[in-house]
Amino acid sequence: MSALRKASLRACNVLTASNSRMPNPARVVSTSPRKDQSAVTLSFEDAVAAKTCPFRKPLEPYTGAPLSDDLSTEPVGVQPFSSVPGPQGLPFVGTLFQYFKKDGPKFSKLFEVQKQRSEEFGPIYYEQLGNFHTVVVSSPWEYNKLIRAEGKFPNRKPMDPISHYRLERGMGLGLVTAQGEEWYKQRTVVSKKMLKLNEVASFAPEMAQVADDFVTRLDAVRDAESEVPHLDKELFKWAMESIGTFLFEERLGCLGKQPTSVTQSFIENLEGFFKALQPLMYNLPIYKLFHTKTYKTFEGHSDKLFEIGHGLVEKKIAEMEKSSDSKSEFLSYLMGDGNMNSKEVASVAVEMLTGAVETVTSATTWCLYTLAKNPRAQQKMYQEIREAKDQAGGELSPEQIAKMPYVKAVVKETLRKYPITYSTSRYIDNDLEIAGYQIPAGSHVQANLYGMYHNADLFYQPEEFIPERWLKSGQQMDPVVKSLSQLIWGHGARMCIGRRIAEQEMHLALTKIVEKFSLSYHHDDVEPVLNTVMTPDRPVRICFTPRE
Ligand code: HEM
Repeated sequence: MSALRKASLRACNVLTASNSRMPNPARVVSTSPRKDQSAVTLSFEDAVAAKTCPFRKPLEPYTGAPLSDDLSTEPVGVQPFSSVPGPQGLPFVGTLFQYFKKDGPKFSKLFEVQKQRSEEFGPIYYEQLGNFHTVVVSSPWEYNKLIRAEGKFPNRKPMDPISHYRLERGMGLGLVTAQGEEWYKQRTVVSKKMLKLNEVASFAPEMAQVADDFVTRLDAVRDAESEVPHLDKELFKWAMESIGTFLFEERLGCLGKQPTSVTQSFIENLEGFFKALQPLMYNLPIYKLFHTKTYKTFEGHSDKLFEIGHGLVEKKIAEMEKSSDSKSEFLSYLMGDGNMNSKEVASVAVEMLTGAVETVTSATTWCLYTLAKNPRAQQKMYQEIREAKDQAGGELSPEQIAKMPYVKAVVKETLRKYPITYSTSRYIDNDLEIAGYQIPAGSHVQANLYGMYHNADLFYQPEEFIPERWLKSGQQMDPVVKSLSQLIWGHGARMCIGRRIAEQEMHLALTKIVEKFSLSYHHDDVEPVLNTVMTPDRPVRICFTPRE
């Protein structure tokens, strides 16, 4: 055995022994500030892996404490959790106060913070933000270990303010915030309707009609410069109308000349809800002791959203009871399944409404923005549409639209550049070795999606918009890197349940918009910020010029 490898094994033993000082990892993560132990060597295997993985630390000589001679028991090359590098923080609050400094990191730019920290600390780092402890992983190969180890009831960082609100109001937790058996029961029921391709595809004709109406509306509301004032609000209306066809199988009237006051109120409150949620998620949860100003704002918006959502659900249920002409397969199915009571059904339906509108609006905004800024890609997409229409000999059916590779690549590439869910995460059920460190069960581990998507070692010219990279005919990509595009929807048993609906809505609307308009952008670049999901920092003003 080489001297270097022996030293590595010894180092490992010393460090693993120090693990005994850590709290029981069952559901607890160390609260003590970490010490920098970057001088400790990585194993021989790591050194070999460093040749293939761009994130691996290079081998360094051991300069730590004197070494024990007992080499027999511990796993080779795995360092303890306490050695995971990361930013230095204060006891109890970690780095939280840095986020309140004028020139400190910003919650609204957490994706940038994670990217910078991964450049500083490598493929894995640890950070304590108030009472939130997290391990951030920036290597797709290392995060895959977590995906492979996922159990039956995956848990991610709960949206505590939402759970707190729902519990205070005596509501069901809903899919997003429920955990364990409670989550599993709901998920098993709902996924049968929402994740099956043929189920979702059966709503495509109605969604296509909504997309057509949206194009007509965009044309009608263009100003003298051909820009659409308040494009974000228009997209909100389309997204709400579109999900309405699935949830209630009726038109909500959002795209009419005079959207109803209910629609208007829903949209305004939804925006306020997500804006208030972002700081509440990361600040100390003082709102659990007394209702802070931000929490009261959040609570006000939540009340309104639930009032409107419940109103829509109750109205629909009453109509269905009165007349067989009124139907909603989704609601009937949930109620008929027998596994959910009416409170849970309403809770899930309202959650779908809120979950669907903000996400799809933001993602579609970024798609229109990237297309407007990239005429070459836009032209290619237009050509694909024209050719498909010529082949079809007329209008494209929703099934034909769902198959257009370039349209899909545009969406993937946009969400790579602007990952609206900039990170995906889990609390791990069992101890797990990640990037050479032993991460205890109960730790929160997240994938630094934005950092990976913008890493030049993973993506050729990451700041450029190149949809071709996702095409079969495109550049060869490592399969693990390629699969990163899926992570925007999360992973495993708990991945986004609205994915198929979202993709269908977006493919339909983008195809119809690009077929009708040439998009262009004539202003300063917008910047991404987090309002829970990643949105542009100001309204996006795109020119929609009708094609001849
Ligand atoms: C571009 C649009 C969207 C993106 C990028 C997105 C992304 C995500 C992600 C990353 C998660 C967490 C998954 C995980 O932890 O593995 C999630 C969960 C969820 N999403 Fe979406 N989503 C989108 C649209 C939608 C739509 C349209 C709906 C509803 C129709 C929806 C409903 C949900 C629900 C209910 C969950 C919680 C699922 C669970 O915990 O079982 N999402 N979404």
